[in-house]
Amino acid sequence: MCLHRKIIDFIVDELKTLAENSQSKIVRLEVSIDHDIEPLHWLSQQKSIIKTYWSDRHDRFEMAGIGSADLVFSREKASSHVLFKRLRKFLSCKYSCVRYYGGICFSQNQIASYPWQDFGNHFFLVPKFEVFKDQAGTYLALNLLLHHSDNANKKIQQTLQELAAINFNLPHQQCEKPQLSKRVDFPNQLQWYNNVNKGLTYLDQGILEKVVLARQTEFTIVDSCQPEHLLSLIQKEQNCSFQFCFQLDRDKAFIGSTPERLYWRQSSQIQTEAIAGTRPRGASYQEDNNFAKELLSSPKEIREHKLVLKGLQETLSTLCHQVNIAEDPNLLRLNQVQHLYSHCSGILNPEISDADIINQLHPTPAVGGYPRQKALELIASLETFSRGFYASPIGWVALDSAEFLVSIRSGLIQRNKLILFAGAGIISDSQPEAEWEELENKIRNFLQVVSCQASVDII
Ligand SMILES: C=C(O[C@H]1C=CC=C(C(=O)O)[C@@H]1O)C(=O)O
Ligand SMILES: [Mg+2]
Repeated sequence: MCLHRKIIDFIVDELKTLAENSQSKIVRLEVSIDHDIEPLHWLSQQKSIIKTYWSDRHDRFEMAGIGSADLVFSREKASSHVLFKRLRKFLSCKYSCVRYYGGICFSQNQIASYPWQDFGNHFFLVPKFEVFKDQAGTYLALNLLLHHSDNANKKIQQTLQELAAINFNLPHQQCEKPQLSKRVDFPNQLQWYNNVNKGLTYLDQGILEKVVLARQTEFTIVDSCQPEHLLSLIQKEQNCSFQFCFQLDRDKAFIGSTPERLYWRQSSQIQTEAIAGTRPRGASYQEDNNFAKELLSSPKEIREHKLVLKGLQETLSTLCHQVNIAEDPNLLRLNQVQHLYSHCSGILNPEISDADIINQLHPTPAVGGYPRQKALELIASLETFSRGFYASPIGWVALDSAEFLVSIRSGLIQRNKLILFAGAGIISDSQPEAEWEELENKIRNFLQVVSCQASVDII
């Protein structure tokens, strides 16, 4: 049966069942398509203003979406319970593959300011069309929010028009590196030293055990840079990471390639992890192993990591009745850096919802600090830029499952600017110069795939 016929029959049938029980819901039609389509490449060839991309760390699935069947967006601070209730309002067992993708900004108490205004306080959407790839194959999926009052003919016409606008003609991908010039850091290197030293006085006084300070680095893009193109260059070099892209209007996209999962939940099972403690990758096998040995035995890095585990353990013990935490950290080797990694899992208490989990888990001491509230106060007083959606919970929500990652190793493309974010855990034996170097290593996943003439401005 041709795709048009399938869509017509599908809409007519679904509207008939809706009329019977008169509830609104999101319905989904999936059709198998050519296996060779690369979802990110397909996305780069679409004219749609709204674009969404998600690639799972373990290659379980990849999704490139255009448009929105339902968009939940607000500039106002919202209660997480209200938000998650709204996100599940139109989801149903019959279409359990429907997912909302989106995120909640780092700080609930800050009004979104430059450069984040267009992302609001939170945004979630179900893409209208998806190219979806999993172990079973590659599909084109259509998601529709149907109300019993919808006119079938109008819905069909609109959907077929949107389908006709999808471009399946995929030319060979260009592989030039985007070019960057002029670099400005907030804070610059000297201000960073001051911030770290200020943090160290709080640590010395025992007000804090750890604070994660961050930096925003703004580059000017020479010519232009397509978000999907930059992300695909990063993806080719990256292992063990989730890739995401959210574009809500034509000239702004938030992209990233992060190793860190905030949590994954299926019914009452939850998995989370601590990733903290960092060394670069070595140029040779020998140097790389020396860095790894150093990382695994450094008291400073182990303590930086253990404080994240301590925070997770405290939170999980209030959410779960059974908690498993890995004894000793493992090594997580990414392309540019290596980290200490510990896996945690648990069984959630009855009635614990995603809203409770996010409220209590975010921000972990891997991006906030310990104790949390004191660390957040210091961050707010020292950082002169808005974290926006950097280091925030970004993820997907389905009927009985959800997954959120921590959006580190990320950047915002806004017209001719590429704005990168990086942070580093500061504890009592941190050295400001070494922590600056760590920030440099963390943005290298972007910098290794662009050509960049800009030097660091110290003053
Ligand atoms: C805050 C970031 O990294 C966190 C995650 C892993 C290692 C970290 C560290 O060693 O400092 C940070 O806690 C970032 O990349 O922006
Ligand atoms: Mg560190």
